[in-house]
Amino acid sequence: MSKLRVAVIGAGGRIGSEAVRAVEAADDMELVAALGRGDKLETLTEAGAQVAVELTHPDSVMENLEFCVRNGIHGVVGTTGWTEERLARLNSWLEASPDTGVLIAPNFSIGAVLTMTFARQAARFFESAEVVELHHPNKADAPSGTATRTAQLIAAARREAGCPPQPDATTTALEGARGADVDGVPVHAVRLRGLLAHQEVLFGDTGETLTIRHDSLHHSCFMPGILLGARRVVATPGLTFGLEHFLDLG
Ligand SMILES: NC(=O)C1=CN([C@@H]2O[C@H](COP(=O)(O)OP(=O)(O)OC[C@H]3O[C@@H](n4cnc5c(N)ncnc54)[C@H](OP(=O)(O)O)[C@@H]3O)[C@@H](O)[C@H]2O)C=CC1
Ligand SMILES: O=C(O)C1=N[C@H](C(=O)O)C[C@H](O)C1
Repeated sequence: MSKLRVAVIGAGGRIGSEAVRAVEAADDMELVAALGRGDKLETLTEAGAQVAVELTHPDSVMENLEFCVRNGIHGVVGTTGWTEERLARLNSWLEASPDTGVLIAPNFSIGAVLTMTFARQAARFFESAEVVELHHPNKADAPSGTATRTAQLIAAARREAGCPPQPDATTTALEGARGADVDGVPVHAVRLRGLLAHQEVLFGDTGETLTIRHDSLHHSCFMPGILLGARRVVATPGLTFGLEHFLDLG
């Protein structure tokens, strides 16, 4: 059986360098290109890449994906910074290239995907919900893509269940003291040397709280999700948002 021809964009980065090693080690894949900043995107077509794993920066991801989709190269995207406007642009490129698939995964680790799933399940049972994400201080953006997605999922589940807005009578003397408001869910971002990627989802109601915590301790935790994404995206045209769509979560 022929091997899947995979390229990594952002190959010199924290997660990109780990992805290069993971693709090289996968029996069913061949690493055909490893691009860093300044490398020509045409390398991807010259190398015959079928899938590009995009792990760069929110400022770079759109140009890279536009090239990939226009050239029929499937995308597995971990880079953050997704807005409705960006997703609409990506969808317009995909409409013009209907056989091409792109997976955007706010988080490739199974623990983080389960955290989002559990948070969505719990959301309608508690009056209050807050998200705290904690990362290394070199992270590109805040709040994290995972925290934003978690808050959006909580808010959507609460809306669907007809829950009222959560109570908060606080008067803030200092802007930012209550975190960022993501669809009515406060999201707090901690940046601390020594950390990698962590998240707590806090739920509260009368007389009880529930805390869901996930810790990524090494970039290796993202690799099974990236490899699964590469295997599945080639047969999944259009946009898939979230690795959970490629997992059987029961
Ligand atoms: N979805 C997930 O599970 C995960 C997502 N991420 C996300 O992935 C992204 C990268 O994170 P991280 O590895 O920590 O960041 P790093 O800064 O360590 O790595 C990014 C790399 O991409 C390079 N780069 C930037 N622009 C381009 C470009 N146009 N073409 C090629 N290479 C480019 C950078 O080069 P230079 O150093 O020269 O700028 C750098 O080597 C972030 O958005 C992060 O949030 C991270 C971990 C998990
Ligand atoms: O930059 C990181 O490190 C991470 N970024 C992603 C995010 O913003 O959610 C995934 C994970 O948290 C690690």
